[in-house]
Order: sequence, then structure tokens, then C-alpha cells
Amino acid sequence: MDQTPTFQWANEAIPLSLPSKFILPNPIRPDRTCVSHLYSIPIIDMGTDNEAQLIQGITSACKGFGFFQVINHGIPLELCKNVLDMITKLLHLPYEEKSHLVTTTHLEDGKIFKYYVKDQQTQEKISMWAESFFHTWHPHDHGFTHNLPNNPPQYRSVIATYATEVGSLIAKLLGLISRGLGLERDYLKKKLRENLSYTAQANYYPPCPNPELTLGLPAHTDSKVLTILLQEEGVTGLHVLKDGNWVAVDPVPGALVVNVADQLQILSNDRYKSVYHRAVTNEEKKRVSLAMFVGPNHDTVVEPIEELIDENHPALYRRYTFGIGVSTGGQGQMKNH
Ligand SMILES: O=C(O)CCC(=O)C(=O)O
Ligand SMILES: [Fe+2]
Repeated sequence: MDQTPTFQWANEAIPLSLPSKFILPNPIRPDRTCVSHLYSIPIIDMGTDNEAQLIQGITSACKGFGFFQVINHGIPLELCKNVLDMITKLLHLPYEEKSHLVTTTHLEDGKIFKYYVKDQQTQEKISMWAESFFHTWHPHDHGFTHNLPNNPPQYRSVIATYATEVGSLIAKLLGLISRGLGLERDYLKKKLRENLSYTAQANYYPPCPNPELTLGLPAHTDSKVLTILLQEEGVTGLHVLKDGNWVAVDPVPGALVVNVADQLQILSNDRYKSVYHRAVTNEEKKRVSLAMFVGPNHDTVVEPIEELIDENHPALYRRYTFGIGVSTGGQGQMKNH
């Protein structure tokens, strides 16, 4: 039984100083790493009529940053707000009411998990200052909502509506990304056998007494194909690695953050990069985000796209079956979704 001071479930009072089990070793503390304000990730207007320009913008963002924000994406902003509100309500429930959802098993469907990293020297687990609610989803088959909590009462219906909207956005983005790679619009969809797997992670970062000593999520890349991240406005927490510096991704009102994940890097034979990112915490404000991941199915074969390989661009990855090739790493450590 873990006797160290409890984390801070979202609804608990914040302690005056950070309990030791959250304190990261020096080299990976966020205050030790440089945060650059020289760059910001590209903002792409999905509402444009100029598709050639849209494809060009997405292509250059996938090559340069591996991240971009989309505006005029077609998902009602009111719905996005409701999603973040539902997540906040869920994680604000008294611990007794949500304890049945809490797990120590990584990636359990419909469960709340707390990430940790292992101290390289002592092998001790260091907890992240966050709660993450993980579940599967599907754009059309809303049966997945039975694995979601029924309190708050609208949680299931709000996430179901959002899932359909995000599904359409993903379909559109996969088409534009395919075109940007010089391929037919439905290439990636077909390559992934139209048989995609969908997972989601809602993250809640309570205010933290010493944000310089801990993280909300450690540096990681996402393991699927594409991630669509909805983040709360008015508080910055996401950092993206660019040329060795961390770049803060300030929320743009109404925008969603899109990032290339590992399988798209492999499919594109490294034309596009799956980039390290992390979440930092904040002294005054809580922060909420929802990452919607789309990836290959367990039995889908992944390999660099044939059309992108020639003498000058030899295949950089071997062919493998997604469910076998993906290493989950240590339980609860990042590489995860
Ligand atoms: O909260 C964030 O901004 C980052 C979330 C994230 O990277 C993830 O859930 O994989
Ligand atoms: Fe991530």
C-alpha cells in the first residue's frame, strides 16, 4: 500500500508544497529546459476554398513541426466547451464517487490512470501531476459510450456527438495528408484498411504548488497515426520539441491541435515527424485537455508507403503488424496510447 502523501485528486485542496513523490530528477525538470518563444506552431484555416494552399500548409507543418493548430474545422465551439466541461465535472467528483474508475493498470478502457516516470538511478516511480481518463471511441458506433461513466449525466452523449465530429475531421485530414504525400485522397484510409482503432485520453492537471519541479505528462510521442487535441483556452500547458527547444503551444480560441504520431512517421518514411511533446503544470489554474487518437488496428500491417520509396529514399522501416510491433514499454510509462 502506498503510504506517501496522496496526489491531489482534482477535487482536493492543493498542498502548499509538492509532495516528494512528484519531484522529478534535476535533468528532466521543466525549469531546466529552455522554452522558446521564437516559434509558434502553424495555424491552418480549414475553412478556406483554396485546397491547394490548405494541402501545402498541412504538408509543410507535418514536415517542419509535426504539429499544427486548425481553425474553422467545422466542429461547433459550444460542443468543444461542453466536452471540456464534462471532463472537468467528471474529475471533480468526490474521490468516493470516482474511486471505482481509478486503476493502476495502464490503458484500461473507461478508467482513470496516473502516469509516472521511473527515476533512472533509483528505479523509483515519480508520479505526474495529472489524472488521465482513457477510453476507446468510434465515430459512428456509439456502443463505446457504455464504457463511459453515467455521471455527469451528459458525459456519454456529449462525447458521442464529439466523436462523430472528430471522426469527420480525421477523415478529412487523412485525405489532405494523402494528397500532400502525392497520393490519392483515400490512400491512407485504404492503407489502414478503413479499419481504424480509436482511443482517447482526457487529461486533468490541477493547479500545482511547484510547477518547476514536476510535469503533467512526461515527454513522449504519440504511438498511433494522428492525434486531435482539444485544449482549454486561457492556460498554456503543451510544449512541443523543435530543434532541441521546447516551444509552448498557446491555445488559439476555437482551435484544435493536430499532431503526426509514430505510425504516420513510419508510413511517410520519415517525411513527416512524430515529435516529442509534454504537458507542464501551472500554479494558479487547472488545465483540461482531450486527446483523440486514431491508429491502425491490432492486425494491420504497417510499412513505409511503397510510392514514397526509391533509390534516393530507401525504406527506413521494416514491415510489421501493428499490434505486435508496438512496444508498450513499462506499464504506465509513456509510449502509450
Ligand atoms: O494535455 C496536453 O496538452 C497533452 C496531452 C497529450 O500529449 C496526450 O494525451 O498524449
Ligand atoms: Fe501526447
